[in-house]
Amino acid sequence: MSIEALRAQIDATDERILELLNERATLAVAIGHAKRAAHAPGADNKQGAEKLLRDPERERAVLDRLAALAKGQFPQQAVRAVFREIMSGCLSLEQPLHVAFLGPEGTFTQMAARYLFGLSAQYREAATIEGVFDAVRTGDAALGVVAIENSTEGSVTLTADLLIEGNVVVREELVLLIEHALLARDSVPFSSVQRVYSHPQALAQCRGWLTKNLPGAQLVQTASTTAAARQALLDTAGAAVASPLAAELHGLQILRERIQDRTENATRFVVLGKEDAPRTGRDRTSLAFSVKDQRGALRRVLSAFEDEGVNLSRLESRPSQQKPWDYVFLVDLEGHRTDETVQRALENLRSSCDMVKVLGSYARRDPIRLTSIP
Ligand SMILES: O=C(O)C(=O)C[C@]1(C(=O)O)C=C[C@@H](O)C=C1
Repeated sequence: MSIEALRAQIDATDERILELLNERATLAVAIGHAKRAAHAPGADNKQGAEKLLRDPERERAVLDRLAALAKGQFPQQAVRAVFREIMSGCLSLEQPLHVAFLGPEGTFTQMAARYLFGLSAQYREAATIEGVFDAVRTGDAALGVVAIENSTEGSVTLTADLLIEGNVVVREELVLLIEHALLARDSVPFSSVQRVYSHPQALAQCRGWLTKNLPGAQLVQTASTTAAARQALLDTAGAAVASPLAAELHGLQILRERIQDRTENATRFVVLGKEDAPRTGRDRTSLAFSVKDQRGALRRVLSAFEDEGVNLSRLESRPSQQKPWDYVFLVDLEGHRTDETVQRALENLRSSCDMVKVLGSYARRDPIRLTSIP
């Protein structure tokens, strides 16, 4: 068959797809009406609308079901990406979703936000982590996306501190396996790189590689990997550590790929909201507590979890910000705060602690490797 004839068939197929998309959109709008009718109050503010209409568990179930069904020619990963956008578009018809993220554009946080909410969400770029918290706290955005920990570098301490302050809780998580690349202007060969720009976390994640491969280069800290890419564009002897996506966005060349010291370099992002998520049966809960100044208090706290068979996936301490050498402990545990075992462990915890704060319960997610914005 000629190319023209094949293209005519593609055109006809596209029209059928479009028709089906419109059919699907009509159904989603009807679901939106039904949800509003069931929970009338709160539907007209941004926070209320998100709480009411968006259903991340349903979205995940739709994607998993279709990916499992995808046995034809069309690539399975592409099925997920296409339906991610279809649902993002359908939700935008039910109610626009306002999402704040730690900018600027092109950062891994933006990639995380786009992965979760698609291109039809309305994004607010915040310049600082506090800015993301404020947007959610004031209701300017229903949700906010920030990084909370990295498998090489540890906690993003500001996120933890702001969560402890309160008002905003964690309602979703996303673990991205992150790959860094060395990017430079077209005319800059690897041998002439004298400066390497990046965010301190990204530089730290590539420290070993940089010491070995660019021992003489000056490391210059920037506010984000995007700011680093912009600097590299201006510097004829400079390069940036950033995502391969940033190369595309900024017109840089990739000098070296996968330069992070650990092949499994993962960053965990959290979605902030005013309320946490309902129980799914495969949940995680983040907690902060400070133990009483008594011998054995921390041990008693840990046995409160063990006695109830509650698994801890993270335990770390932060200075309390109240008095010197006073600590707040941050814990992630497997389970939802409404689970009986978790509730009993929390009750026991309260007797050995000055402060116990639930920072949110949310569905656990498997790590995801992103090669481009899906
Ligand atoms: O099933 C729903 O609850 C819908 O609102 C429809 C739909 C979809 O497009 O499939 C849209 C938004 C929700 O987050 C989940 C799914």
